[in-house]
Order: sequence, then structure tokens, then C-alpha cells
Amino acid sequence: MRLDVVTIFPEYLEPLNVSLVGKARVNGLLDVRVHDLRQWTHDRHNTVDDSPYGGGPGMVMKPDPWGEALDAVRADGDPGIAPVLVVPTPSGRPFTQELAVELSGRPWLVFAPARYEGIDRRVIDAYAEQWEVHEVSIGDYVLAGGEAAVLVITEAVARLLPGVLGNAESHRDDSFAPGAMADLLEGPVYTKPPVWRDRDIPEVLVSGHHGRIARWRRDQAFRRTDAHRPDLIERCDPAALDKYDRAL
Ligand SMILES: N#Cc1c(-c2ccc3ccn(Cc4ccc(CN5CCCCC5)cc4)c3c2)n[nH]c1N
Repeated sequence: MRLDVVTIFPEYLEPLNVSLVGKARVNGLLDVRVHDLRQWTHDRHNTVDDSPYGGGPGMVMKPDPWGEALDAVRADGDPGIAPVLVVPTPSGRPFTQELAVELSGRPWLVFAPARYEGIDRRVIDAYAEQWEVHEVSIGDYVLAGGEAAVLVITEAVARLLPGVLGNAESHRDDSFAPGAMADLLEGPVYTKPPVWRDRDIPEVLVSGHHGRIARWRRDQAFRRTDAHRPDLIERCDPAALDKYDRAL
């Protein structure tokens, strides 16, 4: 998978050089290219913003630099591969595990994280005529720009790519992943030492009884989901709910 990011803060994307995404890049599983939007400005101040038509707070990102940047990125890619434009925005569709799975199946993502009050609307409208475009929000809170969202989306997508997560790790039992634990939050996890500050681990986890362990983990997941995200409970299948009730 190829990822391009166009931003006025390229240094904000340094974390894409470390950990899971960094390793995937070294292993050739991900081709990440970060571009400074200002290289497509032509005035002495490298201006990327201007005041909003109609008045209102803040500034708006000018269309010209973005158009030149996205055209240049497109020209640098394989003509036979269609890029997907991902635009983080507070007014976007919620970014979910489902969307992460969908994006992980695309060969080329181009991220357009804005600053100020956003990008001139005509840019997204113009590229939506030729590209698949996703305007997404990573949560119901307000950030100062889209770069943090790019880090979040990139990590959520990258870990789903074949070969990125080692055998020891898996996204099979992720929260919100399809399957028996679908849409349930993860339950508690424990590791050595067996006693820590006079706190034991649940005896079932060292029982060696895998059926009991699996049942205990699923029941813990239901309890945690019921406590923190009851809205997800009704998405579970009745059989799983029945097991939950019987375990209480
Ligand atoms: N993903 C994601 C995000 C973002 C996000 C993403 C990208 C950008 C680019 C700029 N900002 C800052 C900002 C903040 C408020 C407003 C609303 N304004 C109100 C007055 C009229 C104009 C619009 C717009 C722009 C961004 C924020 N925030 N939260 C998420 N989950």
C-alpha cells in the first residue's frame, strides 16, 4: 500500500517512521510519502490561507496549492491505480473499524489534513469527480488540524495489512472486529508476575482449561461493554447475550 500525506506540518508525521508503521515501511509493506504543501506555493511568503468568503472566524486554505499538490501526487503514481483521497474533518463521517477495514483494501491512500478552518470546498468537490473521497472524523471533539487524524487512521489501517502484525499479535479479536466477539470491547489482560502488590490474577487464567478461559474472557468482554458501551450490546447476537445473562 502507498500512502501520501500533504501537510503544512510534515514534521507532525514523524511518528510514521517508528513502531508498527515504521517497521512496515522498512519491510516494504507500506510506501509512505510526506509532502510539504508549501512547495506548491509561489509567493515569497509561501501563503496557503486566505480570509473566508462571507466572513466568519479564522482563515481558509487556498485551493491553488492543494490542486497543484494533489495533481503532482497523482502524476507521481501509477496511472493504472486510482488513489483514494482521505480528508480528516470535524464534519466528516465517523472513522470506524469498518472503514479501516475498507481502506486497508485500497492500494493507494492520499491524505489531505487541513489546518485553519479547512480547505476551500471546491478542492474536495473537484477531486470527488475523479477519485474516491472519504471525509472522516476521528471523534466528537475539536482538534486544531487533521494531522493527528492521519496518524490515527494510518495506524488503524496499517495494522490490518497482511504481514504487518506479527503472529504473536492479531487483530482477530479486536474490538469491533467481525466474529464471535463482534463489537465487544476487550476484557482485562494479565501477565507475570502472578502476584503484584498483593493482587492475584484470575484463577481461571492459569487453570489450563481453554473452554473456561474463553468463556470467562467473553463474559468479561460483555461486562466491560455493558459498563462502557451499552449501545454496542444490542449489536451482539442473541446467543451471545444469552450466554452473558447466564454467566451473571
Ligand atoms: N478528523 C478530524 C477532526 C478534527 C479536524 C480535522 C481537520 C481539521 C482542519 C482544521 N481543523 C480545525 C477546525 C476546527 C473547527 C472547525 C469548525 N469551524 C467552526 C466555525 C465555522 C468553520 C468550521 C473547523 C476546523 C480540523 C479539525 N477535529 N476533530 C476531529 N475529530
